[in-house]
Amino acid sequence: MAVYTQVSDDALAAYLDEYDLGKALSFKGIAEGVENSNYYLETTKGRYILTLFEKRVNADDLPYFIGLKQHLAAGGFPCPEPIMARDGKALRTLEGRPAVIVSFLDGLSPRSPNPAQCRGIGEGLARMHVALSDYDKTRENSLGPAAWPRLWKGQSEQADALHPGLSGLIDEALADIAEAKPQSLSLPRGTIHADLFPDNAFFLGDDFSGIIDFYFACTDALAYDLAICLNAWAFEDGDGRMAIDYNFSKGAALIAGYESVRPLQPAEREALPLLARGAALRFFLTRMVDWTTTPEGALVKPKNPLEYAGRLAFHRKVHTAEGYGA
Ligand SMILES: Nc1ncnc2c1ncn2[C@@H]1O[C@H](COP(=O)(O)OP(=O)(O)O)[C@@H](O)[C@H]1O
Ligand SMILES: N[C@@H](CCOP(=O)(O)O)C(=O)O
Repeated sequence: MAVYTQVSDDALAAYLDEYDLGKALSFKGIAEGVENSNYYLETTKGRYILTLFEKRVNADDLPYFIGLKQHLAAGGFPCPEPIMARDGKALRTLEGRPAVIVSFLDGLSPRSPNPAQCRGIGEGLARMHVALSDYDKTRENSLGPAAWPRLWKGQSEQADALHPGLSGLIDEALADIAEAKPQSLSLPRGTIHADLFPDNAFFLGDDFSGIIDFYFACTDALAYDLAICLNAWAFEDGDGRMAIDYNFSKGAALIAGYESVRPLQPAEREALPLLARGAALRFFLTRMVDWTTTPEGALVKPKNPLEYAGRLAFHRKVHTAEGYGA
């Protein structure tokens, strides 16, 4: 349940007084999500999402995230559009937290995406990259390779307890990536979503209808975003185990969808296996940290890291983009 901060009726009424959104008709906490408190808000003017930013989002980054959504929405890309209050500001304070109201997006997040939806997200991702090519704000990827050794520190024992021998796989993968230095490859860079998992994408049937949750967005290699999507969309659900079931049709559809809008350059194709390893490692590590630090009985259940260790093991055997169906 991702409602960490409660909003009183009086605080909501005072907050809405700053906007031209009419009167509240409905206001409900949203169970999905991990990072922030989200509320569904319906007013006499329409449907919205009210987000209160919690501790893991750095308040200094909020203008970057809000500007990014404004840029996308102004270009007609389907994403939540920040709503400005009467003073022209979208970012305000509610119950002592930074808060924003954004437009409501229609659609459902697929639990187990099919190849048509994988193609749709590939196209959507490339459209997003193109739409953000002239977004002029930048943000460093705070969860890039430089952060991984710090995330891994002190986790070996717990990793081996989850799966015997796991720490060896992670040590080797970290060493390989440090040697390959993905950051120094000259790949096209731009604004990436960096967390485009199925729960952050909406579809109406098989038709892509939009992207949400830009709070990991940053400036990085565009192909790294595609590598993240391959990890998140093209493997069968591991059910918390280290199972490795790469679905070639889904991966091929995702890449084909991406390339129908923005063809990959030869250097990006060549780097895809390395980027896919990095992406698997990044999500394994953050899940591992959450797994070992989240107290029992906490509001949000941590996600199992093992699935991403399985994906990492798969990527270590893939050496060409063709191996993913490209
Ligand atoms: N603009 C939106 N339109 C419709 N639903 C939304 C919107 N933003 C968020 N949601 C709903 O809120 C849930 C949590 O949002 P999300 O941004 O993923 O939270 P968190 O950043 O805390 O992980 C989503 O799964 C979705 O159900
Ligand atoms: N996608 C990440 C966790 C971040 O959660 P989100 O709800 O903010 O997308 C993972 O699966 O590890």
